[in-house]
Amino acid sequence: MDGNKFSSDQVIAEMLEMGFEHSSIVEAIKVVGPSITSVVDHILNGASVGSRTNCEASSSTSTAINSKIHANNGEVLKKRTFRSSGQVRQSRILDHFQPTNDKVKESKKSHVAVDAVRNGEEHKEPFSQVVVDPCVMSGSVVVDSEDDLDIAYDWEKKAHIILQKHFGFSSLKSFQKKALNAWFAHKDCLVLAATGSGKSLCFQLPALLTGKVVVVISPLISLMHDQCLKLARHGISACFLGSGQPDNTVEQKAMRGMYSIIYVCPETILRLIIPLQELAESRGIALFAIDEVHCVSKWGHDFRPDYRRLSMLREKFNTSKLKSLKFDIPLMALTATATKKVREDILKSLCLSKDTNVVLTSFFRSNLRFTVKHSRKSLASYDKDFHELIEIYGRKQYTDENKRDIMSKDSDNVSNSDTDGDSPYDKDDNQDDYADRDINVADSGTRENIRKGKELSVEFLENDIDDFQSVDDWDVTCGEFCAQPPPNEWESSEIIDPPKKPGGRLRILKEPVQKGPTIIYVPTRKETVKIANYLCKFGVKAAAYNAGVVVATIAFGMGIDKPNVRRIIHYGWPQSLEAYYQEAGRAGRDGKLADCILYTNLARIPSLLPSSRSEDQTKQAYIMLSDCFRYGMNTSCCRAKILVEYFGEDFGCQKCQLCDVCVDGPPESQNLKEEASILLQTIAAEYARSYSMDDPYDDSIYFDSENRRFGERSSLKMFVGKINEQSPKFLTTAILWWRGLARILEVKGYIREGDEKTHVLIKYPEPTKLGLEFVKSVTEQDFYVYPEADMLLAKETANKPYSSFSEWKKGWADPEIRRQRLEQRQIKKTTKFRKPRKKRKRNADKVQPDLRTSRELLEALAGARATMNQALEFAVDFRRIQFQIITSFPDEINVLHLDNSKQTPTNRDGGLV
Ligand SMILES: Nc1ncnc2c1ncn2[C@@H]1O[C@H](COP(=O)(O)OP(=O)(O)OP(=O)(O)O)[C@@H](O)[C@H]1O
Ligand SMILES: [Mg+2]
Repeated sequence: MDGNKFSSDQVIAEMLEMGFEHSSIVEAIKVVGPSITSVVDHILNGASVGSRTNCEASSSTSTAINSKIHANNGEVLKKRTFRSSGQVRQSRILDHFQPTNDKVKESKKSHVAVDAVRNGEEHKEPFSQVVVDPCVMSGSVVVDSEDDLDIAYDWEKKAHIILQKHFGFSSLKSFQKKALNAWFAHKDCLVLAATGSGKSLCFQLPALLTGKVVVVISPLISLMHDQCLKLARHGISACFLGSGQPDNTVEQKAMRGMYSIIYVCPETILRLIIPLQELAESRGIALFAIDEVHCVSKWGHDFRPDYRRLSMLREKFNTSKLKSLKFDIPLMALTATATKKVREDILKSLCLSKDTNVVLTSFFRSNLRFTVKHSRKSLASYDKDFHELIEIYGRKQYTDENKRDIMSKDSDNVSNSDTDGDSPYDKDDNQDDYADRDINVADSGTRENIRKGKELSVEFLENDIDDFQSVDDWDVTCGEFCAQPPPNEWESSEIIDPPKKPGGRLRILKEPVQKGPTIIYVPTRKETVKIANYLCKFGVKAAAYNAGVVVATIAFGMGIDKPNVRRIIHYGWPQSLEAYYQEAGRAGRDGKLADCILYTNLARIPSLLPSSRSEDQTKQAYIMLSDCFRYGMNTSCCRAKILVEYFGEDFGCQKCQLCDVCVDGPPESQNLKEEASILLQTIAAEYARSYSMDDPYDDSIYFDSENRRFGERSSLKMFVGKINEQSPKFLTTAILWWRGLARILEVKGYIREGDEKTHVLIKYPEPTKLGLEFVKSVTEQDFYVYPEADMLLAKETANKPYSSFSEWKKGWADPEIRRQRLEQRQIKKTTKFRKPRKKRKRNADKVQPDLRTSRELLEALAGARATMNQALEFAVDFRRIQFQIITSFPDEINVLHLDNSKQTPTNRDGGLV
């Protein structure tokens, strides 16, 4: 909008807002009329300027003005204009911090950095005189002269003033000081600090300290939007660029230096190298900040290939490329989630200089309470899992009566859509974690849910993975973020201090968190709608971003700084601990207690979300998933300790005193000498057999990889099958339990994966030297361990009448259990009217009923989409195959037929199974 269209009053209001003095504006209007452009021009070039603050102004209503208004307490503004070419030699960072002069000190009056940019034609180079606050701040800066010492001293003073004025903070955190010191010394810097610790300030302050532009590379539009909005509220002009930017004038304005901070996605910055070089030589670029820099690394989570190309920044913005520079423009890379390997990769991939400062702080978040809970993750388990949320957020009219009503309708829906009547197994157990999540649209209630869901977020309904590789994922409508005067009063947040001594935290161990927003992370967009609909039914405002509960995919969250999120719920396995900690880091940023709960099916091995990965990346992805799986299975170690040590921090013998493990304590340790020994012996014997060894404990052969006979590996499942055959004692011990034991043996170094492929869980165990030594000496020593979550679950469900598919499956091995079950089934069949059961398409249609030989059965299994490996595993003997068919493919019971009189399953030809 052109300034000429304003009335005098509007121009006065607008310019007061921009920081000009009333008298100067009125005077200028008298001369040039009510046009913002002309008035600013007149004041800056022809008349005295006064301003009340160091407010940075940017106005969408003024086409060519985004000036930093410079205060000199009524004194005439000292201006430095550009050379006519529009090019000046870029100043050093130190040039912005003139040594404190006594006169200024005495006057104790405010003199703030000045620069004004008009249309890119003229540029007022920053000028600063900083008022010295008598209080001395600590902190050391690398300086090379006495003058510089003063200057170093001054930057902290100035930072202090800006910090209070714009952000309302009383001091810089020590890691922020270190990062700023590095920048101040023109050094590259890698900042590794916990989520919510305040990394953004490290790159925002340089813009305010120098009056130059800071360019921030950020991976998500939602994040850029969030930060720009915040900066505008703090009185700092900022914009974001990229395909999500709806206003196509913003990019041009940004390249002319009209915003102090430019957020840009990596894809866009690579396109803007030349205009940015021009900007570096005109207004100046103080810093390139690469936020969420873990995206650079293939070994981290959220890898973004274009982040790797950011090495170009070092190449294009150095003194040899840009002659006006005295120093290379410093790079500052920041993240909260980088392992050692990722850090090394970042340093290398971005070509950060050799003397890069690495600023590392603790990853520990003392107010986050981590918990892992078992959930079947089916519609039927929502009630249990979301009970607390519904209690807190549900509307009052949802009385218990209503609730029961809804639940019974829901359970009808569930039984109609999710399970097969009274089938003893839960379909959920037979699904792939991420693949099979369809809502049965035939059911009217569910159809209604879907309809509502579409209203909520029609575009998110595809059942694909929201991997936010595209910057178009977010519809952000606000393009320009104009500086607004910082608020006068700042809410003081109650920060919980890290525990000085463990007892100090006992108070909050079991305390419920306060009411506040909740984010539920699920893997697919479709699930977001499904859960949001479920919660809405109970009067919980869910789904919309301003609602109490947000159900989101992982695209929501990285870096988002919402202070009062009280609960982060992960509903399903995260893909890595990095991702988990990053997402959990959205909670409790105000320092108050917050819950981070992971609900997941502990009986299931997580799978990787589909994504294009190289072989190496797939391997790495499995390693990360496996670490995450182990975090969930852990029952004895403080969860915060596992998380921070994952990032290479030594937590010593500290404990968070908040997580479920610290609060509930570990389970009773058990002497699993016998079980460990039998498993190891079975594995060792099998290996001896496959290597045709006389002595299974002759370990020389095991470690000769040349001699390894591929293709003859036995899986853990097969070993457990063998144990079941040999020791009836273990017949009722589920594979789930043995999986847990195998994991413990692997951690202890007794077994290792024999497959070249990486698996989440050891799949083809091989004994190690240590394992063989253990078997030899097991009679003498005990083997006390804490059973892990899956082992506890297996034991817990062992006493229940086949509550899960795996339990049901397990029970069939026992002739007595089998007899009882068949009897029960027969009674049910005769006493209860049942709707005809829908055949599950998956396998049933493909298996012929009259198969008799193992060969045919194998083919049928392969045809029935069982993998060939599965089929081969079953091929131990015919009897076993048939048994496996019953247990693994329950709907294929028609392969067999039942001899009712004997209550024993038989082959069609009457032979006993
Ligand atoms: N010096 C400070 N004193 C007090 N509070 C601060 C200070 N610096 C930053 N903060 C506060 O810390 C909060 C988190 O800041 P920020 O978003 O920069 O975190 P972050 O480290 O980038 O987190 P993430 O890794 O999740 O992106 C902000 O709300 C900010 O107000
Ligand atoms: Mg951040």
